[in-house]
Amino acid sequence: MSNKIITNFIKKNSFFYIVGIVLMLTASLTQALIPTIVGNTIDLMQDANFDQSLILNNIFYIIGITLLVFLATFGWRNLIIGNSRKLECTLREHLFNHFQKLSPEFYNKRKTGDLIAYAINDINAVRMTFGPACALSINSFVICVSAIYFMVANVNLRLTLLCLLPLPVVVVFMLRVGKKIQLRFKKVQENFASISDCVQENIYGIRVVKAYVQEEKEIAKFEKLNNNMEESTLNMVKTSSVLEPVIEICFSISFVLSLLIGGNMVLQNQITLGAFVAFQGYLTMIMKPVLNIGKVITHIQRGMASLIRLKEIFNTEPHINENNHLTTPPINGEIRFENLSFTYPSSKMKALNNISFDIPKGHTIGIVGKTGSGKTTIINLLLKLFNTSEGVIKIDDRSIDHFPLENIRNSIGLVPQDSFLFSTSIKNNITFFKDIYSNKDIEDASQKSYIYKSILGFSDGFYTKLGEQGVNLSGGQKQRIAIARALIKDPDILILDDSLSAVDTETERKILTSLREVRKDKTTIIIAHRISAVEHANEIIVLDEGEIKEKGSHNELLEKGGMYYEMYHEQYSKDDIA
Ligand SMILES: Nc1ncnc2c1ncn2[C@@H]1O[C@H](COP(=O)(O)OP(=O)(O)OP(=O)(O)O)[C@@H](O)[C@H]1O
Repeated sequence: MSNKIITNFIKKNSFFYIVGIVLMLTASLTQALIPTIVGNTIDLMQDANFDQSLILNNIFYIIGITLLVFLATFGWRNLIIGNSRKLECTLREHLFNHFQKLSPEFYNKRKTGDLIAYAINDINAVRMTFGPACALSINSFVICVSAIYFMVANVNLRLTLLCLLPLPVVVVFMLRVGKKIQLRFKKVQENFASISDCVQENIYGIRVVKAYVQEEKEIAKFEKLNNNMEESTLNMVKTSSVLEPVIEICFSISFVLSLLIGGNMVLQNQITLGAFVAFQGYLTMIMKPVLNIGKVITHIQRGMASLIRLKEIFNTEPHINENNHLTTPPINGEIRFENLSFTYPSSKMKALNNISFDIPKGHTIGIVGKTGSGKTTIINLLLKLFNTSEGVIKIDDRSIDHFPLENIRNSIGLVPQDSFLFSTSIKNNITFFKDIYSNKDIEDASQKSYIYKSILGFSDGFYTKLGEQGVNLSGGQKQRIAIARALIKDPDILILDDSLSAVDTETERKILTSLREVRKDKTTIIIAHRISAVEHANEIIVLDEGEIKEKGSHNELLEKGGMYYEMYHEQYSKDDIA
């Protein structure tokens, strides 16, 4: 997948790449003419009566070539390096889209820091490979080939061969070191992921850390991770920094050889002084690209390590059966669970066992039960966050597997247990960044969820910015903003997953009364621990260890004297009941 994205990008931008490469070749080839011109000038000047106009011509050539090299280099750098930046954005966009499709199971197994490392470091390493590293390698190759050509054609074959003798040693050495760099870079990336994970968790959970006086322990944990990072980075630097000195030593040998052999050849009149100087120029010219090969290999090895990591992520399937080619009529909101059993992929225990119930359109259903009894799992399956294998869930008498995923999720308004809020304005949190809602819609939704007055009390009203995770709001205010976000959608199916737990009973009563009014003809599912949140529902389901233990209206269940009755008694004092 990542390879496909890269090849498609290169194909799409092939024109810019071709022009870039042509400009790069122009710059490298013309640059290679300079030592020959300098050598020629020196030879001309050796004649006591040298022709000044010829020298002047050579100077103009050098100025012209320098200008051409400047323009061509400016052009190719903009095209090739510029394109690598675009490739970086394209890859990151695809990765983000892919992240959006992956199942909750994927996120349960991965750490946030690791995912951030993919999105930042790995994509950057791939950019460096397909931008600067590729450009440098083509550039270096052309400069080396043209310089060697001029050394052989204009100076001397034997001198060239003898002076370049150390080069194969450099190449073999670099290839060996490159492999090591790739392995060590992988380790650096893994350590980076652990560090960002630790930082992220600490910032996110700073209140818990402080409340449990765990600062020292967390600092010690971070220090350990930081030391690991330092060690792996130093290991990588040690390996990569051995490259340049080795190349420099090899070139020093080449220079010594060229001075000894070339100088001797000048004395014996086998080559001119100008040719000797040009030869030194070419040797120096080759040195930079060969030094660059070290950098190129480092970048390519890092890029390959990152590509392998990215490939693994891109190859992770969303694991949800999608039927997005299907078209469906608008959803009415009638729901049916038929003999549904479910076990989470990472678990051996059944989370739900043989669940069957109906919710006619326009009804409100309450789901109660002890913690871990399977309430949220019912919602996860209705939202198709997981595939089901035993039993069916139907919406409007049609299996949810026969609906496009988008269709199902668009018709559901979910207020999740954690009422997640984004660090943006209250308005954006209610509209979820959609500009289809008018100010009146936003005000209506917040009035229905009884948060309107609180919002007006904030310094900037609906434009008040929330800190990360909405830390400047109380738990109950967060829940009510999350309810407003679901209500503004006016969904066919509204789900409140323990979304009133942090509001006082009086506000809970007001919100529920308002919901009964606005959700008259629509389906609503209320999951709660407090009986007061579900007592007015048309039907209440009592779950225990993944099974439906009781079903019925509030009064029917009280009459039964079972689990619901016990819960009711636990929650209300005897005096209240009387
Ligand atoms: N992603 C998961 N992977 C594996 N097991 C899970 C996963 N999510 C929930 N479970 C397990 O499934 C069972 C039902 O969990 P569920 O979240 O549906 O309970 P719940 O009734 O909503 O609990 P609570 O009232 O505490 O929110 C629990 O035993 C839980 O440990």
